[in-house]
Amino acid sequence: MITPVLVVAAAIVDDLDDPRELLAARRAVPARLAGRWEFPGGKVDGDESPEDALHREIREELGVRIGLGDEVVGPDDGGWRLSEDYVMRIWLAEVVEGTPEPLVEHDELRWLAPHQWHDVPWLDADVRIVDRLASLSVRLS
Ligand SMILES: Nc1nc2c([nH]c(=O)n2[C@H]2C[C@H](O)[C@@H](COP(=O)(O)OP(=O)(O)OP(=O)(O)O)O2)c(=O)[nH]1
Repeated sequence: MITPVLVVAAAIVDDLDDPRELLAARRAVPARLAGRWEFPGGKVDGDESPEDALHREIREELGVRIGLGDEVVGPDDGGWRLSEDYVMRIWLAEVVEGTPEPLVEHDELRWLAPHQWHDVPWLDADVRIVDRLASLSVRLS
């Protein structure tokens, strides 16, 4: 079996202590993913730790610095299987410096208000992660 490539992503909320709004990013590329919404992030390079890769990806994609909260542990050996080729690890996060902008592979960002976290067409594999986040946020609030 081929080992899936590790993708890391951030579930950026307005406030880690009281998460209400969730940042979603709309993909502009590639064409088969364009128009669908996702968590900002990307692939881990060979020599990086997952956390370093996540800080790099968020700086490149959104132009901000983030602070990480807890990892949102998934059902697939702790991660979230996206497809045959990819598995994703995702952390809660908040912006600590800058204002997020869609700089590279996104064409729109949206802060989703409470109860609207499902209101954009997420990439298929992300829907169950949004479900998990919504249930966590209900428990936290
Ligand atoms: N970043 C990210 N990728 C996701 C999510 N959900 C999901 O299925 N994917 C898929 C889309 C891609 O096929 C794959 C790899 O992510 P990516 O294209 O963002 O990785 P990257 O930025 O390093 O890409 P590149 O520089 O090599 O073009 O993971 C998600 O929420 N965030």
